[in-house]
Amino acid sequence: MVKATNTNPRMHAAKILDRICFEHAYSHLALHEALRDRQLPEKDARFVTEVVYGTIKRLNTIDYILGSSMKQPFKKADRRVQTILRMSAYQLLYMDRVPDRAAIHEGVELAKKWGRKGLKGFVNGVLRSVGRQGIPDFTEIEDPVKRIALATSHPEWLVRKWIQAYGKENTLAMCEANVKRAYTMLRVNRLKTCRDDLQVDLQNEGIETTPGNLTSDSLIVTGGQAQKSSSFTNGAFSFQDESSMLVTYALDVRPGMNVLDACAAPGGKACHIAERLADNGQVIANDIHPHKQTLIDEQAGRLRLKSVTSRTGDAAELTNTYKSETFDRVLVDAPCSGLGVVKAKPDIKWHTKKEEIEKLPELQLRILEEAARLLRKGGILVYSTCTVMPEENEEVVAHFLQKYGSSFELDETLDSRIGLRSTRRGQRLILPQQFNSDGFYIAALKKRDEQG
Ligand SMILES: C[S@@+](CC[C@H](N)C(=O)[O-])C[C@H]1O[C@@H](n2cnc3c(N)ncnc32)[C@H](O)[C@@H]1O
Repeated sequence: MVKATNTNPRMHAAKILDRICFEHAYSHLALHEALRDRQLPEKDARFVTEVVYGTIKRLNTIDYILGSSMKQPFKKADRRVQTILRMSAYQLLYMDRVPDRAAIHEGVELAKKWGRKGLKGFVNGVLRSVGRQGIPDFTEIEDPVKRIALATSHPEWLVRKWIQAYGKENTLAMCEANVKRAYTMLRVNRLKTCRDDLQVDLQNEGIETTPGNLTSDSLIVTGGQAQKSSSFTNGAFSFQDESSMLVTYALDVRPGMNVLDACAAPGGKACHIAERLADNGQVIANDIHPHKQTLIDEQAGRLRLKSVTSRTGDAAELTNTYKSETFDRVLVDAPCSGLGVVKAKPDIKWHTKKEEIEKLPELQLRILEEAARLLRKGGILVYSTCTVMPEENEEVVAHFLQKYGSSFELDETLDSRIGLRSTRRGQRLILPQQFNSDGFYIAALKKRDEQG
């Protein structure tokens, strides 16, 4: 239901942030729901989005500065007051176009209306101190884990792991990229239009775009709301990050093929595969969650794709349904920690627990093993994730090959298909600082024709 509203955008931002920080709501979903349910003018919607994402992106740094501006520990403060202080501090420290006076005044007003009236003096005092202090010079901190974690707002355990995997310089660059703006990217539906024509059509609807960095099918949105365009309704494009588009090229699909997408919802890659098949062939789009089947159907319906068949099922049990060696191509776009998409979904870095990541490789390997049985000899199996954790990527593939190296090999021709040099044989890791895209991992495995 659409509720007309005249409420202050900062009040909306505060309520959304409160849900993300204290109820573990996903940032993109909480924002999407709140903006959908209220008819905010576009300018206000942009402001709310920036304050919410910006505050979550910079949470560590903001909490540190707030803590050093208060006598008691920051996290002992009243829940709503914490939220008001965090978002007001974000405006003071990172939003040049908001004058300090306005950020402090609005914070105090919010404390009166939504926080605790009696604490307005406290909010005023803390915010004034934050304004005076500014962002400290973190380069003084000797320990690189603490320094990077505080300067770029990431949890220390994650920075430590990334330093172990990629070294200090890459980790710093990755963390800095994660707090930058995430761009919205589009994938042209080649069955309907070409990139140049789509760009013109979008421009005619007030949407500015620029060609993507990684594929000839992608556009980066630089202005306007592409979601509301008639090109979107008509199926001329889909929203998809460029790194995800590479997965379909890695699969090397051809018209007439029978393809399995084992973990398919919401259907972005399944629909891209169908487009590359020229809608001639079959894509079985499987996902474990029944409610997500609708998402796949909706996407395929909007794109007018007939070759996508959605189904609900556990990818680790697909051999109960399909005979072995049924498919020409198999994609395992595995459930993962999502730590490559921190730029677009910043809450992931705060909500993900180290212990949760430790459980994922076992599930990923189980799905990969089962899906592999369904691939015909000579076919290609692609394993991909939107994470940059080696234990979910290269290590899963290494375990797989330890067990099945006699029937599978890494496919060296991956480079030419995705137009990028592999980081290891048949594998490509994309870090978020490299192309402005999500962090992503793709491995291409070929099933040997003859058992070696
Ligand atoms: C990375 S997402 C897939 C994104 C999708 N390929 C796309 O491009 O739109 C991983 C998906 O795996 C699904 N999933 C998790 N465990 C699964 C399982 N055991 N079997 C099948 N799907 C599973 C999740 O519901 C989630 O939708």
